[in-house]
Amino acid sequence: MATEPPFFEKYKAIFQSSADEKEKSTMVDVFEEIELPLIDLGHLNLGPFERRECIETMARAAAEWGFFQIVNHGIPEELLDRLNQEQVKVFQQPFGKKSEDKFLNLSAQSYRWGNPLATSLRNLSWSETLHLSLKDISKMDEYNNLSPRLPLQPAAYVVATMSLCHVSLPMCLISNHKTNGMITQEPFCLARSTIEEYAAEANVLAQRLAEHLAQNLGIRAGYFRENCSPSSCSLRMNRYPPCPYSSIKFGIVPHTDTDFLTIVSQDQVGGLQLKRNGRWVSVKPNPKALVVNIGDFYQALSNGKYKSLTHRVIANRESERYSAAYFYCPTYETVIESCSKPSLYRRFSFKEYREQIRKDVKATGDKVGLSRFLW
Ligand SMILES: C=C1C[C@]23C[C@@]1(O)CC[C@H]2[C@@]12CC[C@H](O)[C@@](C)(C(=O)O1)[C@H]2[C@@H]3C(=O)O
Ligand SMILES: O=C(O)CCC(=O)C(=O)O
Ligand SMILES: [Fe+2]
Repeated sequence: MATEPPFFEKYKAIFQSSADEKEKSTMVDVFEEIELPLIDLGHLNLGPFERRECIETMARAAAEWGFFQIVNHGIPEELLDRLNQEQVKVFQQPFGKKSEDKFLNLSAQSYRWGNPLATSLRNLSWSETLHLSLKDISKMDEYNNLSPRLPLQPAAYVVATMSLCHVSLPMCLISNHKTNGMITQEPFCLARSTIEEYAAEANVLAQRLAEHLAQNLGIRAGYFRENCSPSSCSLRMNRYPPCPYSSIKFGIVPHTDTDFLTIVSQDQVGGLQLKRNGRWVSVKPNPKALVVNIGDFYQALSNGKYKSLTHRVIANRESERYSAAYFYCPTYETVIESCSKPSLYRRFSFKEYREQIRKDVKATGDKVGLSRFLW
């Protein structure tokens, strides 16, 4: 079996379990491919008519689709490329490193392979993630200042050289590279600043989008600024390795997002699917655009007008896929209350919601979500 992903004994048991035979046989792998509504945010600056039309189109997409894609969003393409490069570097590290306590000085559980609470193929995610809060990002070890870069050499030679030179070894994570059949090692240099820069830009964009979407709902100006800040949000970097097991369906299991809205940058590989009008459809990837989706809190706040759609990522046999999701969340104490009456949902705080998810995932392997908070 492949050395990657780490094939935990537990996963093996799930995989081989005969109780899953029924689930294996229900695998359907032909899906209609759709293009998400495309919103050009450049129109916001053209004039009052174009601006109003752009906001209305966005609100319609949030209500009818729960998902849309945006271009001219203000996040430089060059920054998105750098983020992707950092992400690739992080995930290239050996599993042993990534799963160490204090990997990059992060809090426990920031790095995860799959979902440790999976109980069956139905809730097993074939992906690895690095989930970062802003606090995590600011404390992250930065391996930026290592110089000079070591020349490519046979591994033993590099290790010997490094122990002789004055590079601070504990600061240095080593990754393996195969070059012309020769295993070499080089320092892993992480540019924390790129991740910080991206999180800051994504936060500005998320707030703008949330405010535009609030305009026709009577939500007071300042609502998002007062309740959300970069430190209440998080960035989740996902890597979906090729999956050699045809009975494993999901790169990430079906779920709705626990936030107001999510901004996702994804590569050209594809695999994201949404459940639209009861049917799963595949989203045509557009690496030039960012995907935006409404989360549970905006569905509750808008009293059901905007839709937090169930979505998933399908495991891919051949290709590896990367994505990065920025979750625009309020502080834990924020109470979410519908903007109109009669409200579909009872008032709840983010803290209450999170605790309910934790309980449900522990008990059943699944997040139940908003339906728990219906009146
Ligand atoms: C196993 C799970 C973790 C998760 C809830 C779930 O049942 C399925 C999806 C996961 C996800 C993805 C988006 C958000 O990061 C998240 C907080 C959510 O609402 O659904 C996570 C959940 C989690 O990590 O607890
Ligand atoms: O990878 C994607 O396209 C989506 C990821 C996602 O849904 C998530 O991280 O919550
Ligand atoms: Fe999601």
